[in-house]
Amino acid sequence: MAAAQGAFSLREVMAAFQSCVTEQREVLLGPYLRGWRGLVRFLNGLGAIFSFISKDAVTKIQIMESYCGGEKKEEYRTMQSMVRYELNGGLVDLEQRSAHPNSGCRTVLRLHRALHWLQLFLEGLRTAQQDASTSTICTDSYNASLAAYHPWIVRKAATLAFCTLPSRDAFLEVMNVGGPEEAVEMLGDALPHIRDVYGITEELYAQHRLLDLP
Ligand SMILES: CCCCCCCC/C=C\CCCCCCCC(=O)N[C@@H](COP(=O)(O)O)[C@H](O)/C=C/CCCCCCCCCCCCC
Repeated sequence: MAAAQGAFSLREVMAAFQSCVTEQREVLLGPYLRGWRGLVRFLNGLGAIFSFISKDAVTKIQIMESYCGGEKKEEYRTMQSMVRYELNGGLVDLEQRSAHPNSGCRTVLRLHRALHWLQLFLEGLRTAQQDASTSTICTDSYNASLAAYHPWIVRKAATLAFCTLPSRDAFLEVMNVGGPEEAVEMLGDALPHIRDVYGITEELYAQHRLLDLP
């Protein structure tokens, strides 16, 4: 059943990530960005303290949506075509941000790093004890992934915001897929798709030496 309008449903977000990967193992940008849109909707429901995070995510999603709906939209159908097009056209700043500060490659890289956080966080949530602290799971996942790319002030603000997260059970409830047990089962089904999208993107970026774009 579709979620009520505006409400978050983990099922819909995960379906978006699931439909990202083509038979040729390419990653479709349309569903990838839809997945991110859904996650941001969820984040907005967690309170104003998270708005600095959702604003940054929305800015990046919008940059990508404008490429995907723009005159070169065919080149932005998949991550693979985007990388090919931007690298062949010299449209990526490789050393420092200058002529192409918002290239698709650079913008997706930021979302890709955040997807690693999401993967670790959802794995943590799924496997933790019932009385585990969501805040601790979130902080640990952040420290093992995104934190390495953020300055001290962002790390501090993010860690403070994590302290306001509800208990694990309450968090699983707001995922809107039924009770905590169903949410855990759903996470078990969904995580392989997130891992797959993450793995394909990581390999693509590594192949083209794009993992450290400024
Ligand atoms: C399935 C249900 C449960 C999970 C729901 C999670 C919802 C999460 C939604 C969105 C995640 C936010 C994605 C943030 C992207 C951050 C990209 C980034 O690293 N940006 C920094 C670098 O950008 P440039 O300056 O190089 O352009 C930027 O400096 C960051 C600014 C904001 C702080 C980002 C903190 C990220 C923390 C991610 C954890 C989100 C916490 C969610 C709590 C459940």
